[in-house]
Amino acid sequence: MSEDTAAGRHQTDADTGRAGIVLAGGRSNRFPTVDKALAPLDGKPLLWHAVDSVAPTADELIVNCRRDQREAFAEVLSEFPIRFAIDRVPDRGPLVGLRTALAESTATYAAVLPCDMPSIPAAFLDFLFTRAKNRTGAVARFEGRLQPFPAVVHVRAAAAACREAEATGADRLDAFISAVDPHTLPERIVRAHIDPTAFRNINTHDDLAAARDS
Ligand SMILES: Nc1nc2c(ncn2[C@@H]2O[C@H](COP(=O)(O)OP(=O)(O)OP(=O)(O)O)[C@@H](O)[C@H]2O)c(=O)[nH]1
Ligand SMILES: [Mg+2]
Repeated sequence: MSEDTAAGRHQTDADTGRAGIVLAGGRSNRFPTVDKALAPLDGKPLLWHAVDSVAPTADELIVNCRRDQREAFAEVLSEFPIRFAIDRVPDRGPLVGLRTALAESTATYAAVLPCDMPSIPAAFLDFLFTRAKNRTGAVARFEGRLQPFPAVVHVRAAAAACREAEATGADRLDAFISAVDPHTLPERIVRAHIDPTAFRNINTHDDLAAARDS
């Protein structure tokens, strides 16, 4: 199910075969009283930062969320040519949200990031796209483990991996990554290309305060 919105200054004209998918359909339970996607950092909502990271390197921008979030998100993202992939049934988890977004994509590869990673440089996503070429995807190893986000995935391979992972009872994001079987960037390469704070993930008000202070 897709809903188009107006495009703005980030209208792209090249067909890169690349999509940017931002997952934002969560309930922010660890971030009480507001939707963390709309919480401001440096004057812009976290969701805006995530979309801004991927906009320079993709020509199709998809935000996955619940129907009740759409209006507020469209407002803060009005400068981007966003397509919304709305959850048919809310609260089924990020993997179901991802599958909904992938189904909307006409690209070959997609960069996937959550709304709460505001500090990923566009150049790093570009690097992941480059490494994913001719493979099913590329992810980074950081702090000793494979990071599910940001990931660049082959859209069709990832849709199949979502279905496979949804059928498992284990941690479904980890099951998804192993089903995609992406290229893994070794930690030393990741650290050479990106500041460690870029991987920060805002789950709580304290996390946001720390990001504001740095
Ligand atoms: N579509 C969809 N996206 C989700 C769902 N749960 C989490 N997400 C998204 O997945 C990403 C990672 O999830 P979390 O960091 O746990 O975010 P969250 O679930 O909103 O926050 P908590 O309630 O504190 O766990 C975020 O971008 C969320 O918006 C869901 O049920 N549906
Ligand atoms: Mg959650």
